[in-house]
Amino acid sequence: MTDNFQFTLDKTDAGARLGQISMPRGEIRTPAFMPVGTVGTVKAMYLDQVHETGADIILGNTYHLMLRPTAERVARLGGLHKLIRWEHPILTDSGGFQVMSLSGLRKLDEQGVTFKSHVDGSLHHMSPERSIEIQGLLGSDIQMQLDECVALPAEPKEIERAMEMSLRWAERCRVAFGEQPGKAMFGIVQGGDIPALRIRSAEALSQLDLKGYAIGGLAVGEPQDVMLQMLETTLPVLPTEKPRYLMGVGTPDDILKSVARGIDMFDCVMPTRSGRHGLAFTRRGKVNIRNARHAEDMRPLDDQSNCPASRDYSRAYLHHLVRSNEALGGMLLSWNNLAYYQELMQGIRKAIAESRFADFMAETQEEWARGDL
Ligand SMILES: CCOC(=O)Nc1nc2cc3nc(NC)[nH]c3cc2c(=O)[nH]1
Repeated sequence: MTDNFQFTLDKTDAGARLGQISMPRGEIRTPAFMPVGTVGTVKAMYLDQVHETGADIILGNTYHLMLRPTAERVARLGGLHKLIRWEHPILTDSGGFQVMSLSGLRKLDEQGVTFKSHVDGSLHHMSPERSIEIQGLLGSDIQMQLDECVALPAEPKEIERAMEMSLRWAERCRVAFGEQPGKAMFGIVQGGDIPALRIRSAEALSQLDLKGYAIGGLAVGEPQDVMLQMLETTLPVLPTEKPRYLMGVGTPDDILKSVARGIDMFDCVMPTRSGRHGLAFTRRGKVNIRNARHAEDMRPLDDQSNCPASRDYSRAYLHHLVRSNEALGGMLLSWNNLAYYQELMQGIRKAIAESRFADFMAETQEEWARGDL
């Protein structure tokens, strides 16, 4: 435990990195997967279950929480950690990305983003300064700058404009954040699928000497190979002694390939959202439990797992629950999926520690391909 934010890089194995982030609320083992707790809950899960799967940190979403119950109310209630009963680190995003996708985006200019609430249609303005203020009111441990994320494909001029705006907003967020020893504010690299813009963004953000760097503007519709090329372009330009966070990523395959290129932190709704829709992630690949072939299969999803949802429940029962649209179906599959993602992260960390990450990656991908026996 330290009274400030401390990232330690313990080991590298080819491009993969093993480390940890020490914060007052706890340690974050990296490479780390951060379950998404949008409105102060990881959907369909109890947070002590989420912690038991191996999660050291979860995501909260500024955009959603500022609309309901509002940041001021969360502050009056003692902050997000106390309200949701999660005393470990929380990373809050600035909500920039959600604003683009969820609300009827009204206007974006130098001052910030003006948008209509998808909750009640009310009008809101979020400036870089207000975004940091909100994250402070929530009590967030790792705060994200306000940025502008452009969906791909996009015009180079558009990508450049958004990247440069995000840089100016990074400076304003840094000023607004000030010095908060036990907390961190991360910058967000933009630049779309244009290497020169990615490099310019990463170099400018590195000059700001921030505590960590997110790679934004990816997993927004581009093919995996473009995403990976942008990592290969961007990561060498970022300081090696600071954590790198790839936003919104991804599938287990995305995670392996991104770890191999030097990413330390991930977040994605994939395990929870697909769990609610009947899709199970396992060491042998994906299993669509809605499929009729599971109707009388009494095997569990994975008898080697230490997660009860994976080890103790039959596919037949999971199939019945999902087909019946019963809440327990989404609960058990979300639990299984988060447990599998954390088991994958644990396997990645162990492989890097033992200098056999390349073999681990190949073996894991083979096992997925072998399919569900
Ligand atoms: C987590 C930080 O969020 C932000 O404040 N801005 C931001 N969020 C993103 C979330 C994303 N999710 C995906 N794919 C599912 N891609 C994303 C990009 C961003 C981003 O550029 N910027």
